[in-house]
Amino acid sequence: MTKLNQIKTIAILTGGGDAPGLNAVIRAAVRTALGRGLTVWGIKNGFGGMVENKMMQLTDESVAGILPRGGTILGTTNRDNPFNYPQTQAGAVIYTDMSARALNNLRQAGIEALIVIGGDGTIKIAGEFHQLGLPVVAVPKTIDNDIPVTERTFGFDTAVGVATDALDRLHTTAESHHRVMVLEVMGRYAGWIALHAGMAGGADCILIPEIPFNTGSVIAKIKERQQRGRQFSLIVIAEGAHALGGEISIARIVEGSHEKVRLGGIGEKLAREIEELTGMESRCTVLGHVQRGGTPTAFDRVLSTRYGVAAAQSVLAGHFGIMVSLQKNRIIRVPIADIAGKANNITPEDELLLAGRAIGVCFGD
Ligand SMILES: Nc1ncnc2c1ncn2[C@@H]1O[C@H](COP(=O)(O)OP(=O)(O)O)[C@@H](O)[C@H]1O
Ligand SMILES: O=P(O)(O)OC[C@H]1O[C@](O)(COP(=O)(O)O)[C@@H](O)[C@@H]1O
Ligand SMILES: [Mg+2]
Repeated sequence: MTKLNQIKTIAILTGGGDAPGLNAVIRAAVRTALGRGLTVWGIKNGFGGMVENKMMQLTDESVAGILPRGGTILGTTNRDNPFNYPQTQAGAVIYTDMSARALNNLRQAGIEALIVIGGDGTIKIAGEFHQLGLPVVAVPKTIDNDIPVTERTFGFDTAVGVATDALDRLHTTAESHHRVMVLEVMGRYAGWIALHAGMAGGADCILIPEIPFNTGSVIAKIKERQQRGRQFSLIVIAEGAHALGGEISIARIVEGSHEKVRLGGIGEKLAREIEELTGMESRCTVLGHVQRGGTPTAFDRVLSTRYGVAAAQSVLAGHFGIMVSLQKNRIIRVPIADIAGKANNITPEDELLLAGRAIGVCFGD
């Protein structure tokens, strides 16, 4: 952790996929910093804006009314990495290291420190800038909750709420039509959204990337319910889940993104298999970006506000190279270096997973 005092001008940047609560973090960080006499800039559209010198000054007025608003007033991207930045030359895209230009843009604007709000990819880039001498504070964002060394990322609670609402709605139509309904949720390679929404919505099967599933176990669960007179079943499946010995389902490849793979398609595949193997009508719903859009829950507004205040206070205290983190319901500072190379996945001992097993939820194993 670097310690630097007497910073007067800072900037805030949002990177990666958007998550409900981004604006609440921005508002809290800006208000805290302005209250202590700092000048605050917003960098537009993630690290792309740092390279292209796209900035706006953030004042009390710019953050008025944004607490409940989804998205980010600064814009974001899950593509541009300044250390491997895409540029079109003679019709071809080439990748170059534009980090020096990005740092120079901040220097020219008198920006002495940067608050970066993002997921694992964005925070990794923030750590690299810190290594180059830029004082950085990171805030853990993502609906996926897959960032290590924090118990919660903001945005997750809202995504779980949206998925739970979808499950409640699928329940009534499943029951009326005697169908098997499959709900595919986001989360990349972690099953947090699926596990929490599945438990909140009373799913019969919850399939997560951490437990490769046996289709036979899922079918057995559906049939066992049928025998008990339940002529419908609800299955939540994470986009990153896969069958035992099977492949992960890829929806598309996004060039220009370090994390090129976009997951999706496993829900539909499973629904078709269920129909074939049980003879029951089956439908798949892919929730997609609905999970990321719109207003944050009260929990996410509060968590985001706590993170934003803590990030600005870390700048004011001169603590850099850190991420603000929720541990035992307190916001603490952890070195960005502690996150590198780690993932945050559901373990076999996870309390909620075990609770699911205790009440008879099928996890596909
Ligand atoms: N492992 C990685 N190493 C370096 N850059 C990465 C890595 N993963 C993602 N990135 C880059 O970080 C940025 C944001 O990543 P992404 O995973 O989409 O969002 P998030 O910040 O939410 O994790 C993109 O520019 C992406 O290319
Ligand atoms: O918006 P895109 O490019 O389709 O990406 C979808 C991915 O982004 C997410 O919604 C959020 O991921 P990040 O927080 O890492 O950006 C994932 O759940 C999903 O797999
Ligand atoms: Mg990521």
